[in-house]
Amino acid sequence: MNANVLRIGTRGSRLALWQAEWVQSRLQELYPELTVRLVPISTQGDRIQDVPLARIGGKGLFVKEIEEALFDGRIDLAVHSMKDVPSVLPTGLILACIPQREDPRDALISRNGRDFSQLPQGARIGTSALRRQAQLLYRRPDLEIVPLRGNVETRLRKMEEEHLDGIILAAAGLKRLGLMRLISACLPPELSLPAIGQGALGLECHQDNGWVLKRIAPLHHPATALTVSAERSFLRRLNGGCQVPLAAHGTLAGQTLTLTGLVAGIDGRCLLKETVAASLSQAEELGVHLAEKLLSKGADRILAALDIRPKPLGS
Ligand SMILES: NCc1[nH]cc(CCC(=O)O)c1CC(=O)O
Repeated sequence: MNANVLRIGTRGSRLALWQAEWVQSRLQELYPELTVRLVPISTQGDRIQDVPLARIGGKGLFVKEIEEALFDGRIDLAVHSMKDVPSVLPTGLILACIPQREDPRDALISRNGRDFSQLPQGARIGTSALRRQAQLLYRRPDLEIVPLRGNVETRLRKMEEEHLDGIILAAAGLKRLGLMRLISACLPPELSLPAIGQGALGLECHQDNGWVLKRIAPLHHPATALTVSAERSFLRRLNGGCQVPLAAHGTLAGQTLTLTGLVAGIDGRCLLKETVAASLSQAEELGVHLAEKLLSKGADRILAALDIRPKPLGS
């Protein structure tokens, strides 16, 4: 490691590079004497583009190879989209910094700029996220959900090639890529509750790398970190991943943290949603409380049907 060079590991997609470049620019502004380099790293999630993630399974499809580069010293810092980071990190690594969140909502890009309510009967909507699929079908069981993988540009191209009526992507990704003009409607959380950590970035490094920890500290946004912590605690308690339609989103008002969570069947026929609130200092406990509230109301049966076993505390 060179004391004046900081190497950032990132996926190679345009969105991931934009995110890493944003961190690079902030660090160069803060430390003009520092050289910050980007190290693009291919991940399994990037390489396997033709299969829905739920079928590939496994955790950390978009982070594993980048964490390996942290362990073997090829990089000093990893920049991730928080929604792609599993709820449990490898021992020795920490999410040391979570910058301010971008718009967490899902966005609809539709033919003729139609809003969700204006989608025609039987409209064909592209997404591979089971969370999005379940919530759309819950509201509109007539829709045909078409699996759609790949980076943002690929999904936009497939919308035309496959003559889809619309596609669903994260508003954050579209905003960062300067594609807001394509958005037909941002979906309210009541209609499409965001993915855990959606819109937030996570900066991961060795827990004992004081040199990096000190430099990235000014980028940390405590309010975002609190909401993401509660959302991830919910995910961890349910032992969820991309194979199950889970969603959660936290918001802050004054000293109160409010967390809404959802567990649904893939076809959207059953969907459980609850909202809980607590003081800011209870973020982790709030996520567990919400998960257990949903389990007690039947989420355990939904998860069992998907062969997901929630993790009791301390396990
Ligand atoms: N692997 C997909 C992914 N991971 C993060 C984002 C959006 C950016 C974010 O949530 O910060 C996306 C694209 C999407 O969901 O449309």
